[in-house]
Amino acid sequence: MSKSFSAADVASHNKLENLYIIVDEDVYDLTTFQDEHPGGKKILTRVAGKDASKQFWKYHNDGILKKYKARLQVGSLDTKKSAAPPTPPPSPPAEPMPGNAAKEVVDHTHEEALDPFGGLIPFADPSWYQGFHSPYFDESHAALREEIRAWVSDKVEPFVGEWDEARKVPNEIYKEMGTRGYLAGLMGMHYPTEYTQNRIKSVPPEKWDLFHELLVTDELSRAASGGFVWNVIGGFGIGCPPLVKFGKKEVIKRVVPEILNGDKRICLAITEPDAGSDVANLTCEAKLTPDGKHYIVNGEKKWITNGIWCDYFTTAVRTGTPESGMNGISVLLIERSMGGVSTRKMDCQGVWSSGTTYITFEDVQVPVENLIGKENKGFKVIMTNFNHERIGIIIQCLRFSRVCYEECIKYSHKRRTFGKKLIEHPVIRLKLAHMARQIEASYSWLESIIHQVSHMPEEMAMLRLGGPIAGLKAQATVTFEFCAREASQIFGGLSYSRGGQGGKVERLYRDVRAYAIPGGSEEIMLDLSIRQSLKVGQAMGMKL
Ligand code: HEM
Repeated sequence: MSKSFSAADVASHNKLENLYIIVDEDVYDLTTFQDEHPGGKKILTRVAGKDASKQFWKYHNDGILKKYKARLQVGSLDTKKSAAPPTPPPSPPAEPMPGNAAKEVVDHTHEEALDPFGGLIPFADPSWYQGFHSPYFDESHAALREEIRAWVSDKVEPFVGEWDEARKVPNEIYKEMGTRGYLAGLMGMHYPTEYTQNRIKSVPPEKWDLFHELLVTDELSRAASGGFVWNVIGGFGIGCPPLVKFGKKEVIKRVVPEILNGDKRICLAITEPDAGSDVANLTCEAKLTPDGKHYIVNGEKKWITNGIWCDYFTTAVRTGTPESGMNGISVLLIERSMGGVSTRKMDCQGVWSSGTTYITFEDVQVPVENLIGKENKGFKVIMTNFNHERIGIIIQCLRFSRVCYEECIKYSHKRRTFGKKLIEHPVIRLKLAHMARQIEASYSWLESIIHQVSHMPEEMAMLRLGGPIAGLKAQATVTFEFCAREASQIFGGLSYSRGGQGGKVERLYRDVRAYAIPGGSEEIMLDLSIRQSLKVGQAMGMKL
């Protein structure tokens, strides 16, 4: 790999049976690869022995090099300087603003903005990545951002397309989510050192906050695959918190360490063939045995993320009469090893690698110790969980929207139509501007909500923030749908076929509905945002 070549050396490898090319001063041996090259063999022979950087970047994005480098790179040109990472410009200290506003700024922001980070494309990352001041993020967040970005760029992003097609993410990746300590950091609470020895490299547990949690989900979502994100956090992030918050201590101690380690998997099973957002109407029943020691569970669950791979199911069941509505619902931890649990993979429009599942429970005998919360009081457990779930969905949608936007910015700087680069066409800039304004406004609302959640007791957050979070969930899914659509228009045919330069946009477009429907559909979210907020307003003495 570290071999040094002169341009003349490379030029001598210009035959079918000995074919080298140069891309960005690195030398690649394509002799055996040419037959499998999706763009064809002929096109490679035309650049054999030559610098093909320009042609390469015309047809591919940088994920391709990350994926094939280890296999195809044989060295670099002798003229190549060792690549030192570009030094970002130092950020100036905060200048106090004139007038009254100055006090506000100094009181609520850090003295200095954090160093710029990432590609520095305006709006492609949150503003604090570009050296803007923020009251929410400090050096510990910057360190975490760097840690996850490096992992996702090297080990995840280049492969998500394959995983999507295979409808599966390798087990090692999930295991790493555990050993890197990320799973333990995703429960909407303090870092649970009592249940795991795993630690996140860049942030000590005592510093962990909800903005760190936001960053884990946000940076994972840069891989541009809802299927991937749901595979690694979709079941866990909503299935585990209710158990840890409301389960019996002995059960938690027995099952949670293995889950946080990435050895066992857990999901949330609420939705049924006939009850989606209308949780109060679910019918999967749990009947207490005469000796009061077990529940016998019978019923079906549908669209359950990760179900096919799970050992544990945090399951909403009806313990009351069919008429009892939301007052007859309980939550049980059902274990696959108890028997009577069947899971079948469902074929869906999007999030292919997430393992969407149909579950059947047949006479499953569940010990009463596995009750999560109190009998017939499961509705509260479920409701408490919803805010956390919806915030996760919002973070993912906004990052996916940014990915669509970022891909468009990059592509429109290289693609030419009618004698101009796309970015030189006002109609394209208009599309980009409409994407950016929605992303930025939504993200600022998200930051403000997370700040509120961090400062409120959980029950108060459930009541006071339920409305705004529901509104922002709808805002985020509408923004995502808009950005995916506009990105697809900009990429044209490239986002209609799978893979290649428009691959991220095509995949994300397919994932849009998986965000707009579950976790509360857009319609239900918008209605709730007003109903719930008015209730809070009333309680606070709203004057009409
Ligand atoms: C390290 C060398 C190369 C590798 C690993 C590589 C790999 C690939 C892959 C995986 C694809 C499928 C689409 C995608 O995933 O982006 C592709 C498509 C393509 N490649 Fe390459 N390629 C290389 C060099 C080149 C060069 C030098 C040229 C041009 C001279 C070229 C021209 C094309 C074309 C025209 C397509 C089809 C694009 C489309 O469908 O729109 N490739 N290549």
